[in-house]
Amino acid sequence: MIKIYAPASIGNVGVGFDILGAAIIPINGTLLGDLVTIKPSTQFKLVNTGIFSNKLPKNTNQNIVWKCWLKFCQIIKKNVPVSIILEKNMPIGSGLGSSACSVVATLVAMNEFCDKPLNSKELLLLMGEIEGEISGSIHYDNVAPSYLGGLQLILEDSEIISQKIPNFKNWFWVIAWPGINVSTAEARDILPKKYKKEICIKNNRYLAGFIHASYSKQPHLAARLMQDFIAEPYRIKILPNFLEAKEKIKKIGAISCGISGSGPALFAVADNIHIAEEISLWLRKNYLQNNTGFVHICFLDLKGVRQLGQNNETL
Ligand SMILES: Nc1ncnc2c1ncn2[C@@H]1O[C@H](COP(=O)(O)OP(=O)(O)OP(=O)(O)O)[C@@H](O)[C@H]1O
Ligand SMILES: N[C@@H](CCO)C(=O)O
Repeated sequence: MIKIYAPASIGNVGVGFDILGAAIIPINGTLLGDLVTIKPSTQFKLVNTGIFSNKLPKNTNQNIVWKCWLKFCQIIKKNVPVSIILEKNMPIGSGLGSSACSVVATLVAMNEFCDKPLNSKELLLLMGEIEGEISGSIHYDNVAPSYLGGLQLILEDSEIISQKIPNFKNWFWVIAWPGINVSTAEARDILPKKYKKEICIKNNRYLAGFIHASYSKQPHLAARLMQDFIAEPYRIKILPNFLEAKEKIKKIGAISCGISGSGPALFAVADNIHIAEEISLWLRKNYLQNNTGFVHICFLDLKGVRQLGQNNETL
């Protein structure tokens, strides 16, 4: 039996649309992500469990887990009959990389189960391809951090797809999912096809500055540069409470705040736990729209995907 956990992630950390993504884990150690368990079987079987399993497509052939299994078998040119349990803990269309969690956990579990026929680059390419089929275009900023951990800079170079960049150890990442869903494909569709030269230059300057500040250990500069000129100005119309919440969170003391992925989740960064707790409390009272919504104070999850034992301890 192989049991794999893939963590939730924030795609775009304010700055770095489709280029920066961060894996996260609640500071209390709760697992925030999907779990996939694979056992040998005589034919393919998929059982969905977990709090958000009722939101998955009813038809197995529409579950990403099935698509991952099929593609994996096609690539290794072998039919591998398995029984899969998907523990769907991440809400779909949340902005926290829910599909990426399922994709990463399934492909890593299949690869382990088959004694690693694919190397990490081949796996990551496949993860990006499957994410692209769901959201309309390939973007690695959820699958790469969920797979590799930490804050990932997507390079898509001929040799290297993504690399980890340094993070600030005293940063608390508060995430809030209001309990409603936004389709990633739709939130990508509303973005302009073309941007003005000045916006491209500004975006490049902020992204380059953020990477520089991360390497030269300047947290306040890094936080000031976490600004999104590509997606946020267009997505706020589908996230009516976001700007008001951002203003309030900044007043409480967040050093940065933005839309997580394509929303509706948001993230805020605080450099001390007391401010993080105050932000978390405010979000719980004011940003959640129903009792399925949640708020977590997180660290970056530096490990990424991992194998778990029977009792969910990391192996
Ligand atoms: N195992 C799965 N996990 C998540 N989505 C799935 C899964 N299987 C099928 N789907 C479908 O894939 C689509 C994913 O939509 P979308 O890209 O908006 O969600 P997401 O990746 O969960 O979003 P986000 O990155 O914002 O968390 C939905 O139509 C959903 O029903
Ligand atoms: N970079 C992607 C992340 C989606 O979760 C977007 O913002 O559309």
